[in-house]
Amino acid sequence: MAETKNNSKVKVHEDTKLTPFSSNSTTAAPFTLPLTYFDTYWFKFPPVERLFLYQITELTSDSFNSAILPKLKHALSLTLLHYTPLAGHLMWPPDAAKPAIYYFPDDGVSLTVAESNSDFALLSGSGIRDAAEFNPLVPQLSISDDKTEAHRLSAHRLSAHRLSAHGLSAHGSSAHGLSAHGSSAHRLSAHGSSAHGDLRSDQLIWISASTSCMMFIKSWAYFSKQIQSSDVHNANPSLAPELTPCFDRTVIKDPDGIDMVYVKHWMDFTGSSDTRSLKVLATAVDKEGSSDFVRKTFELSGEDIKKLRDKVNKINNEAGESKQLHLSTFVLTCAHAYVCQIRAKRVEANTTVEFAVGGDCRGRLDPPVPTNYFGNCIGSVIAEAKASDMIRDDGVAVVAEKLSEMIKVLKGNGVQGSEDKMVKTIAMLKEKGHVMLTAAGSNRFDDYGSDFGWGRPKKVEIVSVDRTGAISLVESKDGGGGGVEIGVVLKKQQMEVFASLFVNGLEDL
Ligand SMILES: CC(C)(COP(=O)(O)OP(=O)(O)OC[C@H]1O[C@@H](n2cnc3c(N)ncnc32)[C@H](O)[C@@H]1OP(=O)(O)O)[C@@H](O)C(=O)NCCC(=O)NCCSC(=O)CC(=O)O
Repeated sequence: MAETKNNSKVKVHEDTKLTPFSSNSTTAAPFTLPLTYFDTYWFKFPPVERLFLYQITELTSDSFNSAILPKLKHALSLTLLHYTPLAGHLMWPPDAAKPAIYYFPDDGVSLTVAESNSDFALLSGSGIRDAAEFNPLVPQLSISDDKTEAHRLSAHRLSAHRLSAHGLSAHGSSAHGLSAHGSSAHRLSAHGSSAHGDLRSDQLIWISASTSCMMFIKSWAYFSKQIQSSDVHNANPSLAPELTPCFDRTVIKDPDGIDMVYVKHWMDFTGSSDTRSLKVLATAVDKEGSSDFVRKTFELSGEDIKKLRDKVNKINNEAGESKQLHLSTFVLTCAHAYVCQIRAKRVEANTTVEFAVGGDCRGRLDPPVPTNYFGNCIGSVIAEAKASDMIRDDGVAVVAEKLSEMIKVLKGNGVQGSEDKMVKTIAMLKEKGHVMLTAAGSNRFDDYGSDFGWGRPKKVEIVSVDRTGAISLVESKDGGGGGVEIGVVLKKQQMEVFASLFVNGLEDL
């Protein structure tokens, strides 16, 4: 039984490898999947880690072990049959110019089944929690200089209360270098029976550490739901067409060899000793630790978004600004949260603040890439503003205009790969003490729609923002209402200021 510094205990029951399902004992043939310029742009960045928490009624340890877990594993095997590259490894052989995904027969995804006494109610809430509370549940990819797991998963049984004998959690996964960087428009939410003291049901927690994997998670959920509700353990159902991934790398056109331009820039950046290392970049938090950081979830309702839109329009009208702005939910949410971040962190007025917006390029490339393309296909645009402009009374309008312009670039030719883009990215990474504002996830992924047969998750958390400093975006649990959940990690005192600014900024309209 391993104990964390937060006194959460994790007992690993099983560490197993799941291979793609085969009904006739044959394995998929070996193959290599090349990286595109989108992959070679992103492969050094830390993976995005998602955590899905489920509350399951009438679950016992026996029913988990005898029914749920075998079906979950079978569903995973079935999913891997369609997502075979995730069972492979990202490798950079000495004779290869760039890394690639390699799959060999018997490759599989690691699944750790464990029990944890982490407090389910605490983790699935929205209040202030130590950021480190989530660490024991996040599976760590095995990453060496020349070989990296493509994916890792684990399942934990959790307590309803820290002292409860019950609880179940399943966590884990990491797609490295291959991830689909979020699919176009899926997401989900739900809350379990009760968050009060007499919780009797057990919970399943699921962590997904991946930049991509909403499409993969949805596929796993799709099979799991079918299998959980049937007695046919060996059923081999087909996958819904919209979830069936396309791995055809030729759809990403790269006549100028931008893939290798990016690789060369990364090699120059990482220095002489480990130019070909697959290890991801360490963030400031990786280096300094996250012990004094806390996490909290904020929410903007559809009504709040409308108020923010009216506020920005009013400011612009009063300033005689006639520009047509793109005041979407995404823009207004980020603008409001970024202003609160800069103020809460007391960023000095003369600091240059950088913004990065990532956009799904599949529908924006010419010719467009299929919507079921699985792999990185995120283009990013970087812009900057002075902190002094952001902390003005009209700061939210300043940031909204900035983001609006960036999205217009993204919708124009900003989706194409270019050396200039990489040069800017590297320059930004080299800059000391810079402030970078960005958002992980999306308010259009329907994360809360991931139903494995136990209903919608009680909570979805993008855990990795504790390392990157990004805010996280997830569509609100109730769906439909146009609301957004915003995950924020800050030092405790900064969080208190952020919380007050967040609320006051809405009231002050
Ligand atoms: C560039 C963007 C962020 C810009 O978003 P915006 O919302 O501002 O702009 P948009 O053109 O997409 O949408 C504008 C309006 O169109 C409508 N609209 C768009 N998409 C819709 C959908 N799926 N369902 C319903 N309405 C939709 C809405 O009315 C919306 O306004 P309104 O919202 O007001 O109703 C986005 O287009 C995009 O590419 N999103 C995907 C970003 C992404 O992949 N992020 C992941 C980063 S990687 C990462 O973090 C890893 C991971 O997640 O695993």
